[in-house]
Amino acid sequence: MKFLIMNGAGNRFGVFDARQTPGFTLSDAQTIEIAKPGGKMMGEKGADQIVILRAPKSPDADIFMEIRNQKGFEVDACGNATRTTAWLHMRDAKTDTCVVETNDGLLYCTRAGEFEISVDMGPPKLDWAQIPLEEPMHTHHIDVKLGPIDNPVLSNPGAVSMGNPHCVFFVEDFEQVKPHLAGPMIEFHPLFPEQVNVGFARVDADDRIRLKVWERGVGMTLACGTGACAAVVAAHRQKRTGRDVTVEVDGGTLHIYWRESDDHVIMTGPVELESEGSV
Ligand SMILES: N[C@@H](CCC[C@H](N)C(=O)O)C(=O)O
Repeated sequence: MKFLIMNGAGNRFGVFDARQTPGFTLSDAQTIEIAKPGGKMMGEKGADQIVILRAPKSPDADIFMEIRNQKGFEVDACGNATRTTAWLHMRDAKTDTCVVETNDGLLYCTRAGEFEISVDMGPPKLDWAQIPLEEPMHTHHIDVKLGPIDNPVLSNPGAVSMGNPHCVFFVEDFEQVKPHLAGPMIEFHPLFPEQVNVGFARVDADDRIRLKVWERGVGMTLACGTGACAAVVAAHRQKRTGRDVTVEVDGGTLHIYWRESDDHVIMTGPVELESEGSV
């Protein structure tokens, strides 16, 4: 089977191309072993997610993408892996468009450059039950307290689902907040029954955000595509930015546009193929 290492703005993936091998599956334990930093397959950096490419179930899709976090469990969305998957299909099929199927539905992708892909991520889900949250509340500003730790610089985050749950804090200074310490406390906060990806966004201008994300089931990553979409949606809802925003992450730059006409979020960003071989 083909095995590739790819990344989207530094968000790193081990990719099994199982389109010709429909019986191929990975258990949580096998995924952890493959993805762990320092392991045999992914080397020192490890993989943030393991992606299994399959033949699509929908007649309208070109390819199905199964996504597993570094900690083993399966999830329904990954923005950066959608771009890498679409790029691979476009390269192999020699096209400039691709429909990627995930557990959450179909994602329409177009080529924006040689190593640049745009994905229509669809509309954000903003109802408390869709995120999901444990109890009814408005998701513009949610009330999440860090238990015994009272950190006044962490308040009024927005909650957004982009097919996966996100909680986005707006901060002025990453040093003060320490995302790697605050992230895990919020990931497992009882307000989020399915846990949550935690974004820390510094708004630098109406069209510019600097973002760090503690990913559910991983930890700090160099980029999170759905996290960037969620940050722009949350920022615009709190009147902090416009709808068309450049999001700088540790591994690169993503461009996010929350289109008013149909409520869809369009994400554009880079793709890198690090290696391609077989296992
Ligand atoms: N890296 C991703 C998100 C991957 C899944 C996430 N950790 C979750 O548990 O929902 C992205 O680029 O969106």
